[in-house]
Amino acid sequence: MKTFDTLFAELAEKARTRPEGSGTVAELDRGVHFIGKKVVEEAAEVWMAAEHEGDERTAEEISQLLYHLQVLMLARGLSLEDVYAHL
Ligand SMILES: N=c1c2ncn([C@@H]3O[C@H](COP(=O)(O)OP(=O)(O)OP(=O)(O)O)[C@@H](O)[C@H]3O)c2ncn1[C@@H]1O[C@H](COP(=O)(O)O)[C@@H](O)[C@H]1O
Repeated sequence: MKTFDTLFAELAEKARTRPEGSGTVAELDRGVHFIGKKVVEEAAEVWMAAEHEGDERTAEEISQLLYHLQVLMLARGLSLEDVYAHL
């Protein structure tokens, strides 16, 4: 099963090797401003799902928020350790 750490390693590898057709590479190319807006959009979807929808939908939206947070970390050059230091 994929975890936060294994997904981050996968995305970091995509950022490094830039494979054709990667949505992550496309987002990184659009930059921090675009990715930041995706984070806010996904956070709002998490809120709406948690308040009005079921557990499955809420979990799915949370996974999308985590993904976009990781893309933002990569866009800013932040590592997992940089973030974990604040937990
Ligand atoms: N986990 C994710 C992931 N979560 C979310 N997303 C992207 O974020 C979008 C969700 O944002 P939107 O809300 O705009 O999409 P939507 O179609 O409206 O979806 P809903 O919110 O309505 O469900 C998806 O369409 C994907 O483009 C993801 N894109 C990729 N991954 C994983 O990241 C890895 C690398 O992916 P690539 O870079 O594309 O190879 C792979 O393991 C992927 O499974």
